[in-house]
Amino acid sequence: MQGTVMTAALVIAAHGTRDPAGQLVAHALTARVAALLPDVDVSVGFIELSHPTIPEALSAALSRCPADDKRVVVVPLMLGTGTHVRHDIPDFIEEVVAEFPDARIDYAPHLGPDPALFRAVNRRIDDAMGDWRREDTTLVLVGRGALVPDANADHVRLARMHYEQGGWRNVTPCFLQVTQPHLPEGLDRARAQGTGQILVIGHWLFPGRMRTWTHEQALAWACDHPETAVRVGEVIGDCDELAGVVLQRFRDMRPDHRVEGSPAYVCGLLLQDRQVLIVGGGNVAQRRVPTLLEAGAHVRLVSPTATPALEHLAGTGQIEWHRRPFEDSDLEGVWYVQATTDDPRVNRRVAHGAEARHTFCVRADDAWAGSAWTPATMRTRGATVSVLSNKDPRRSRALRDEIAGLLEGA
Ligand SMILES: C[C@@]1(CC(=O)O)c2cc3[nH]c(cc4nc(cc5[nH]c(cc(n2)[C@H]1CCC(=O)O)[C@@](C)(CC(=O)O)[C@@H]5CCC(=O)O)C(CC(=O)O)=C4CCC(=O)O)c(CCC(=O)O)c3CC(=O)O
Ligand SMILES: NC(=O)C1=CN([C@@H]2O[C@H](COP(=O)(O)OP(=O)(O)OC[C@H]3O[C@@H](n4cnc5c(N)ncnc54)[C@H](O)[C@@H]3O)[C@@H](O)[C@H]2O)C=CC1
Repeated sequence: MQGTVMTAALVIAAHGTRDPAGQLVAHALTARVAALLPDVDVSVGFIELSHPTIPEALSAALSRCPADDKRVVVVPLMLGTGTHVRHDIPDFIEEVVAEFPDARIDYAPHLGPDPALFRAVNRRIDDAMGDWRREDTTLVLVGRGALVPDANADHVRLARMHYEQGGWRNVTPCFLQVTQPHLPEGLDRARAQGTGQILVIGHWLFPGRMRTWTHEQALAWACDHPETAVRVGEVIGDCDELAGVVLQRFRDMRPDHRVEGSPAYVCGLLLQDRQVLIVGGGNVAQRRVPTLLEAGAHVRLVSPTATPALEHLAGTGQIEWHRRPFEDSDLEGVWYVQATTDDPRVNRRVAHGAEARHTFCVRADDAWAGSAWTPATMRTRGATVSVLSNKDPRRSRALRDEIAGLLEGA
């Protein structure tokens, strides 16, 4: 594909494993995705334990792009939103941005939860069930366990979705590491619920240590509890469903639309009493907050510093100010976000977290990397006039002023 890449390249960011079977499956999955995207340069990089590393894969992909059009979309091959998704991969991206300052690297949301992955796990479950009936069986769903509470809560929610939709006698979530209950305790709980049949399924993408530990711990427990029948399911692995979700995450970043762009769709957000997040308390935020307050929004500002005008709004209780750097959890419960820091790395993280939550986000420093734009606005004669041009704010402002003049003269 050298020199002929017409669109953004795709780098799949996988975990990596010492297990050769796991590495083979990651490469097989990459090949399956590549077959679905014949015109795209598709490659894989690993966070740890395998090569190439993510920075190596990104640098190689960018080197293959045309000199004047270096674009890559990174899709994290991660089921949950632990520290790999929130910190490690963004850090790797920043490393490479420093090396290729003219490149554009978009970072797609993680994989799960996605109905296609839910179907894939259900197929693995059916394979392991054999002649068992779900109404006689308790499903023990094993996750890794993360330092990020949201990620663990997502696993418990997933278990509940299996219960609601799966026809199981019961479903028990548990974890291998970091948080409770661990797998043996999950199995104890399943037994205490009076079932003689337990199906253990690890929520893993590939063979590796997690899969091995799940099998070992489940079988050890089964040996100690011969009165209970235990079966253990397989990993999601290289399959069409997983490749389809990776493809979807890539396409959702609309990598081909980023150059020309399509017009923004204009709508009026009714923000009365809804939470709006502003990250960065500088001049841009200061210009935008008053309009949001006029619309009745609850404005939460997260920023180590703020302009005197914003500080005044916080001091008088008109906005809520958290005087610290941005954290991913600031996005919880938010309808609309403005990333207005002077640090592109922070703005990228804000936009990535918002994208994963399907929350519209303005990126003040990089029009196409966000999902919304701020128009030039005025209110006159009981109406709001807003002007958006194709990423040309000075033209929008000039047109707005021209329209204002016409309306005032009318
Ligand atoms: C895409 C968008 C996304 C968004 O932020 O919402 C965006 C993006 C960017 N603006 C940049 C620069 C400036 N923008 C302004 C002013 C305004 N910017 C506004 C909207 C938008 N700006 C959205 C597009 C809307 C559209 O196209 O119609 C207005 C209309 C609304 C408002 O802000 O309220 C407001 C005028 C309203 C008024 O005056 O009333 C000024 C002038 C100034 O600050 O005085 C400068 C300095 C210019 C200079 O001097 O060169 C940069 C480069 C940053 C960098 O260099 O890093 C980017 C990033 C990029 O283009 O990728
Ligand atoms: N879209 C637009 O209309 C315009 C966009 N810009 C772009 O927007 C960026 C911001 O512009 P200004 O407001 O003038 O910058 P500024 O320098 O006045 O303010 C930046 C703010 O971000 C905060 N910040 C830094 N790191 C943070 C973190 N980790 N978490 C939370 N907050 C953090 C700072 O404390 C500061 O309050 C510029 O770097 C420029 O790229 C600039 C002018 C207009």
